[in-house]
Amino acid sequence: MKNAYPKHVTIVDVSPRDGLQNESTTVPTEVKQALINDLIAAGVKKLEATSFVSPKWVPQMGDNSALLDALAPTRQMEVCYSVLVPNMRGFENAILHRPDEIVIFGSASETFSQKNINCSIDESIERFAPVAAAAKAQGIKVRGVISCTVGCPYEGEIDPSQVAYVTKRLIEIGSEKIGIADTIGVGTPLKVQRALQAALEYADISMLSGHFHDTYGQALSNTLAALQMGVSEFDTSVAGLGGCPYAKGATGNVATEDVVYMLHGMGIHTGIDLDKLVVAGERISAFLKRPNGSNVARAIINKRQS
Ligand SMILES: CC(C)(COP(=O)([O-])OP(=O)([O-])OC[C@H]1O[C@@H](n2cnc3c(N)ncnc32)[C@H](O)[C@@H]1OP(=O)([O-])[O-])[C@@H](O)C(=O)NCCC(=O)NCCSC(=O)C[C@@](C)(O)CC(=O)[O-]
Repeated sequence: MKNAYPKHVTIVDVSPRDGLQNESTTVPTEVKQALINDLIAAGVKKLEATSFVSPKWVPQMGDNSALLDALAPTRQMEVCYSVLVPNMRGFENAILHRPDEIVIFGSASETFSQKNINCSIDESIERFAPVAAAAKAQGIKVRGVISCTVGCPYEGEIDPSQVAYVTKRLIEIGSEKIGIADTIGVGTPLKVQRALQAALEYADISMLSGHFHDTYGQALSNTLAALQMGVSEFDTSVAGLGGCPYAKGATGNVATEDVVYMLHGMGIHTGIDLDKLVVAGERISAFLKRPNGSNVARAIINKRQS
């Protein structure tokens, strides 16, 4: 069979941001710094370091500036350090640290938009527009992520036309990339493909990335379904850490280790050293006193111990 899959996939490890934002006890800045450096040591070239959101809304990200200051002396030129920014206030704080990429995060669900960023979808685009313009004026990349592209914790199923609409608006204001997120992990492969297909009304396939939570154990299947359409960038979280404070019950993203294992098994290059990645996942899981959420990591560790 002819291999139609991409030869290389970019992994965006979102564990320092999406993975930790939901933790109720404060994770010290030096632990986040160690996690990021472990990921980089494993070969991760793109990561979401933190978010410049209101600390009243997401207290865990309140050390955003301190974290980027701590990372500055050892910052790696070839690594893309992304940060989430919801508005100009966040941009003004973020720009002091010159992130490589700004992530503006909208939603395909009106209710989720209100719950997550306290405004409607159209209002969110109005807030993001000056952020995207300011980032581009300073030579910083802009990525848009769309939450709830297949399902919403408040509205249930989401019509793909909503995904097309938000994709269009994000591209109009300057998003160079569009992340298709299954925030609560309810998607199945054909639903995810429909959401991606809707985004393709306005975006080129090279602009799209996948962001799949694993609540129903579908995230790896959804990743494969997106790969089959030619998507070559995925947000993943080491040890499967994470969840969104405004999507109760949703678990973490698909584990980076599981995606890397699958991709390498398919002959797709990631540049990531799986053994070193397992070390990164084990360290943060040990700190959080939580079992490692990656099937692949657990299998590798069990094999070593047997
Ligand atoms: C967007 C806001 C700020 C609106 O929140 P708001 O309360 O409507 O904001 P406001 O403009 O009315 O300001 C209220 C106060 O917040 C301050 N403020 C205002 N903006 C900022 C800022 N950027 N940084 C720091 N402070 C800020 C502002 O200065 C003011 O301070 P006060 O005068 O009361 O002292 C708020 O709703 C918020 O921070 N939401 C973030 C929620 C969040 O981070 N959710 C998780 C990330 S999204 C996600 O996980 C999904 C994703 C991306 O992973 C994909 C997926 O899986 O779906």
